Amino acid sequence: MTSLYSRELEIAQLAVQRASILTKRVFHETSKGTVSKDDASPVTIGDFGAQALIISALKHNFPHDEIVAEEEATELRAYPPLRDQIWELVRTTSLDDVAAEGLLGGGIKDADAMLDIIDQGNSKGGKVGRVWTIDPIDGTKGFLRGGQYAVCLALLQDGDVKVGAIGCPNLPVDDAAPLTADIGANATDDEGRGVLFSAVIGQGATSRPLKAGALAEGRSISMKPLTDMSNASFCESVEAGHSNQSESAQIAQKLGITKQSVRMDSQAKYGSIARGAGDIYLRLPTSKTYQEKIWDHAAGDLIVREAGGEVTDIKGNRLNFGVGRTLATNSGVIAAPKAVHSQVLSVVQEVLGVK
Ligand SMILES: Nc1ncnc2c1ncn2[C@@H]1O[C@H](COP(=O)(O)OS(=O)(=O)O)[C@@H](OP(=O)(O)O)[C@H]1O
Ligand SMILES: [Mg+2]
Ligand SMILES: [Mg+2]
Ligand SMILES: [Mg+2]
Repeated sequence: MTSLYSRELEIAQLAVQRASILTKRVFHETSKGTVSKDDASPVTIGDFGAQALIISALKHNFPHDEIVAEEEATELRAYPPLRDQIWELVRTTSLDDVAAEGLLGGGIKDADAMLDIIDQGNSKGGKVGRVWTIDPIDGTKGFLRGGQYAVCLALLQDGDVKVGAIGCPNLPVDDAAPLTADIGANATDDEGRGVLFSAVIGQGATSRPLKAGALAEGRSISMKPLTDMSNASFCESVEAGHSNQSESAQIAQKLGITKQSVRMDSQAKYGSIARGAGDIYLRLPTSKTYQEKIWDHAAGDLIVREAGGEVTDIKGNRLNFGVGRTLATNSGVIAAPKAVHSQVLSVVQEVLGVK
């Protein structure tokens, strides 16, 4: 018997693997082609190329599903050399397993078709029907630094996350490796790095080595039982503009956490706590007006909950993915093992003055 969402899970994981290959090629082979977006955040040829490959795979398999993706092709239409550079990468990136590549529908027809495909990620989202959400490179700043980043994909059905996949090319493949954002001395050598996290609602969370072809064997992951707060490790954003780091330090102190926070870009934070390498992920609002994007959290939210964690905002509400492209009704993120989540939440609320 096939389990619920098994086909969606397989396609999602393979699509993330293929897009991850492209991002690694961008890192190793090109000058990365950084463009600044309206909000001054960077986007690279890797973000556009990865998004094109993922949407192409989704449209081949699930043509009627909606897609909410981070990037759009306007700048590429205005600047053909950039379009051509991305097309060259997209055209020449495939899984090295013929059957797996066939499941994704193979390549894209031409550069113009690629632009149209990128723009198919423009759904408004919402709480009705099947909606995929894509962050082709999460932690673009980490990617540019040679640090952590993630290729993220999730399926929402009527606003609830049902399937999630996160590829982390620079995290240790070993689930038992210590929590660190460092990628070691030799950043050009992928040895020992690259992990693919995934989950399906009600079926638990899994990690497997991130491969260039067929899927590797998965292993079940779960959060570490946290009995002593003084041993807890917590992760937060690298950028002080993405999460308030002075408030998180006060919260850690009040909780009795003695270890320094681990600052790590991207949804690699969710994956790291889900496999028990870390314990707690705090994302504390830095502005009253910023709305978190659904593609920054959907896959991670499910993977952590399926690994035995609880994920809420700072008010204690579950993240609501059914209100559009942003988490407009939420503020910040607190992800922790179920047994200690309420303790963490109450200290967060005390320090932030949340009623
Ligand atoms: N002001 C503000 N507050 C909160 N979040 C913001 C903000 N501005 C941007 N972003 C989003 O942060 C995403 C990266 O989050 P990270 O946790 O990886 O941040 S960090 O790179 O570790 O600093 C990043 O995702 P990517 O653009 O995919 O890298 C953004 O969507
Ligand atoms: Mg971005
Ligand atoms: Mg992101
Ligand atoms: Mg991104």
